[in-house]
Amino acid sequence: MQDGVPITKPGDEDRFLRRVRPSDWKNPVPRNPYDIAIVGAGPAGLEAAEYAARLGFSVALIERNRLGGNSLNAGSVPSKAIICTARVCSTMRDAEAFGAPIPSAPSLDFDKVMARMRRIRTRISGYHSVHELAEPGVDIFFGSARFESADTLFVDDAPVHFKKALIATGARPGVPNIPGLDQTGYRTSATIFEMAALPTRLAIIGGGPLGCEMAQAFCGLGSHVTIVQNDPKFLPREERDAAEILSRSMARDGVDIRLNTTVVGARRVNGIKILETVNNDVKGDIQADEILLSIGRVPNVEKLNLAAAGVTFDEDHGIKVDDFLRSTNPNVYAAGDVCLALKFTNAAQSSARMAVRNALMQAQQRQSSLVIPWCTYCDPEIAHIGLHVWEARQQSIPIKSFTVMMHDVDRAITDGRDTGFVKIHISEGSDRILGATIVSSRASELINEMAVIMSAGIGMKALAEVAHTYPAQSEAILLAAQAYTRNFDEAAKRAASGNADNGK
Ligand SMILES: Cc1cc2nc3c(=O)[nH]c(=O)nc-3n(C[C@H](O)[C@H](O)[C@H](O)COP(=O)(O)OP(=O)(O)OC[C@H]3O[C@@H](n4cnc5c(N)ncnc54)[C@H](O)[C@@H]3O)c2cc1C
Ligand SMILES: NC(=O)c1ccc[n+]([C@@H]2O[C@H](COP(=O)([O-])OP(=O)(O)OC[C@H]3O[C@@H](n4cnc5c(N)ncnc54)[C@H](O)[C@@H]3O)[C@@H](O)[C@H]2O)c1
Repeated sequence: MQDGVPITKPGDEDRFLRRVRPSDWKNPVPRNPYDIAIVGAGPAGLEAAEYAARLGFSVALIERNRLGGNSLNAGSVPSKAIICTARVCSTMRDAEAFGAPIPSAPSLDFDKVMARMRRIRTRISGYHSVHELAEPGVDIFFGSARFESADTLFVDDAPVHFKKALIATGARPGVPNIPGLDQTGYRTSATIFEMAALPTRLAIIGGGPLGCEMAQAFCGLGSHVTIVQNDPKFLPREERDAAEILSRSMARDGVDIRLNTTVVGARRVNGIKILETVNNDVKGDIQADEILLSIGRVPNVEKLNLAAAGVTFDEDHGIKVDDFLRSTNPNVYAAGDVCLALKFTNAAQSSARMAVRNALMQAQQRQSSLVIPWCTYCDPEIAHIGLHVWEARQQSIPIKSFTVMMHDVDRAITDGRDTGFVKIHISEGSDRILGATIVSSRASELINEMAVIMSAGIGMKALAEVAHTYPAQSEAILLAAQAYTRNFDEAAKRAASGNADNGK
């Protein structure tokens, strides 16, 4: 096991493993020195390798486990496949409200749910397989990489010399120091997708994106879920009203919510796992068959012998990089979870392309210029891009928000999916968009409209004139822009009538 992911699996996963870690793989003889050596083949490493190779550079890609990294093997892909099944279950349960009652309560075949998830993983693995990478000429080395010097890595015993290197070793689940947890046993994102049976009772520690997504998904599949969060609200990175909608939605689904609660111990009694909790000095117990830890991720930096390359790092925050993604060794760059605060697949990919351009093409692109949208795939989905109100205040940027409630959007009403809002933040005194939060079904898609708008520098006035399909959830974005123009027109009218009054 590496990064908590088993390396082999019998039978039906053969095709998957042939793509992401063939058992008979022989590492190539190194074509030293490489223009770029990339450590880690998750979204960041794969993106960098394919991009650099297609530009004509010689590339060595080193992976100690499977191609695809966390995202494909134990992250975005398996979690979204499970969430999709949970939504089907929830839709069936709600069917009566749509005038289509189903004859009996839906049943669940957990083996088939997991088999579907594995089939999806196999299908998606085809896009970044060893064969796909061979086509543009990437040399793939399977094995653990460690630095020997400022321009040399070792993969097991083979030296790989490089002109530039990119560290893209990602992160792994953090494990808190809770007395007794080792004895009860627990799962993390690395092992939850290997479960053989649906747990009757699932206790989740941590209410960030991972904890919230899994709480609602397993509740939808039929587990009794309790979620413990040591903060007064879920998703601390999101705006309060967004997190509150999520709390209400999880409570309605039947998730047992323990906010502001700390797990102080764990024990096992008659095979049952028990979490000992404290909330405002009141002690409590939570009984479970499985425990999921989702308290954040820690960067993979420790086995790389970074000191030999002159690369400075921090065990909590990862590789220290400047705004150009360059480490303290000017020939070594980093991208993705190993160095970024925003730990998302799209951030890993965008930072990797930027690092390649900076390292190999003398570009001077700044990571602070990246505009990364993200989404937590709960029901409703919670998506964000750009500045939050509190960040604008911290930076002394005057900000004004325009909000449209989804219950005022026709498509949300017809679909019975009218919980949530679209909130667009603009720079006060102009129509420049600084950020947006969207809480709705398919917010993950709506936020991408905001990403295009912000990247193209389109302001609220122009946006208000863009025809959208009717009816559509994205009409909420149009309505927010039209609210801005109404506001603007009224202010102009008031100013004009003030001038006229003054002229009397
Ligand atoms: C359950 C879950 C769900 C998620 N869902 C989403 C989502 O919906 N959307 C989203 O945008 N993000 C999501 N994420 C986050 C996303 O998975 C990560 O941000 C992304 O995988 C980071 O990519 P990366 O390439 O930086 O690192 P990783 O994917 O972690 O890849 C790093 C690779 O480096 C390898 N490696 C490490 N050390 C060495 C070494 N010494 N030598 C060789 N190889 C090494 C590892 O084996 C690994 O393959 C989710 C995460 C989790 C846990
Ligand atoms: N949809 C997505 O994009 C998605 C989904 C899942 C995970 N991820 C990524 O994976 C990473 C890991 O996700 P995560 O949710 O584990 O991490 P996180 O750091 O985002 O959230 C962890 C949560 O756990 C809480 N917490 C920490 N210690 C605790 C303790 N001892 N007891 C109770 N609560 C505790 C924190 O308050 C926080 O809310 C994140 O960086 C996230 O970006 C992304």
